[in-house]
Amino acid sequence: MSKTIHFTKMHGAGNDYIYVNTLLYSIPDPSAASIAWSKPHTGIGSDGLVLIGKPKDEEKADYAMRIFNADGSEAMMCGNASRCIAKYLYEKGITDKTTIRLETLSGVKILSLHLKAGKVESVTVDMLEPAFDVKEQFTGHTPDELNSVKALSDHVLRTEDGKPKSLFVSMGNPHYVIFVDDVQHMDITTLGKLLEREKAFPQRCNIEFAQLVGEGKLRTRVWERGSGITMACGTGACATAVAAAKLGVCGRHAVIAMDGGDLDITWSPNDNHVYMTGPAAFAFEGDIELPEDK
Ligand SMILES: N[C@@H](CCC[C@H](N)C(=O)O)C(=O)O
Repeated sequence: MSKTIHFTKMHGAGNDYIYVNTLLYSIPDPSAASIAWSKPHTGIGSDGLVLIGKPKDEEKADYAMRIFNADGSEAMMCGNASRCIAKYLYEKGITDKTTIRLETLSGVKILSLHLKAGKVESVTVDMLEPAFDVKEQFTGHTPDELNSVKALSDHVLRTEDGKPKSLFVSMGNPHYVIFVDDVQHMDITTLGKLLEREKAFPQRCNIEFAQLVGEGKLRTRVWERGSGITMACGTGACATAVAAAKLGVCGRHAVIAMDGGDLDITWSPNDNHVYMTGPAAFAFEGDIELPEDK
């Protein structure tokens, strides 16, 4: 296969990734490609790399997604990328389905496309169930590591009256959501950097800082594992809405207002699944060489 790769740059609420159709172009070392191409000056510039491909289980899924952060680490799930993949597949004429089953490292996610004048205006993703059980999520770690994750997930941060104001939530990938009084003026770079690598998180962690700004509306800023500050995080928005419902900050439906736009999240009481609805957009396309082998 060619060493020149055709890519599409897309974003979901400003969370931007480079998308490659691996049915046409193979990427032998996606981690190296993500590091090289995500760089703003010498690469394309992005929050990471997303590969669209064939699912391992073709009975259960139509397509598969792999997602690499800008530092080359592979993640189990990406909410914003799953919506972009729906738009990519439909608007490039690869599928005419308006319900797509997407295989990810954290299960098959159902994408429901909402069309307007033949274009994908928004997408709802069934993000499956959130998880809170530390043992379930951190296999292969020492009891000490598990205890320290447990301590943090047991709400180390508390308000003055002792109520918890932070929660560890897994949406297929790990999130630590902290409710704050003034999210706009916080130094989320310093805190995010520290918390991402806090020893309580053996797999590192995505960190969300959230503030209730209206009924069912949470202004949220994100420090993503492996990419730093991003304009939005789909799994992070889901984790924030779930944490807010669990801690009584708001009900089971919330609008998460991120730097790059709003995501609408419902944590269904019927099936315990989290449903995320939001936009997806094309930015530009191009061709790039694979990075040299080191
Ligand atoms: N931006 C994404 C999440 C990408 C992966 C994350 N940084 C991780 O390492 O888990 C989203 O929209 O969910």
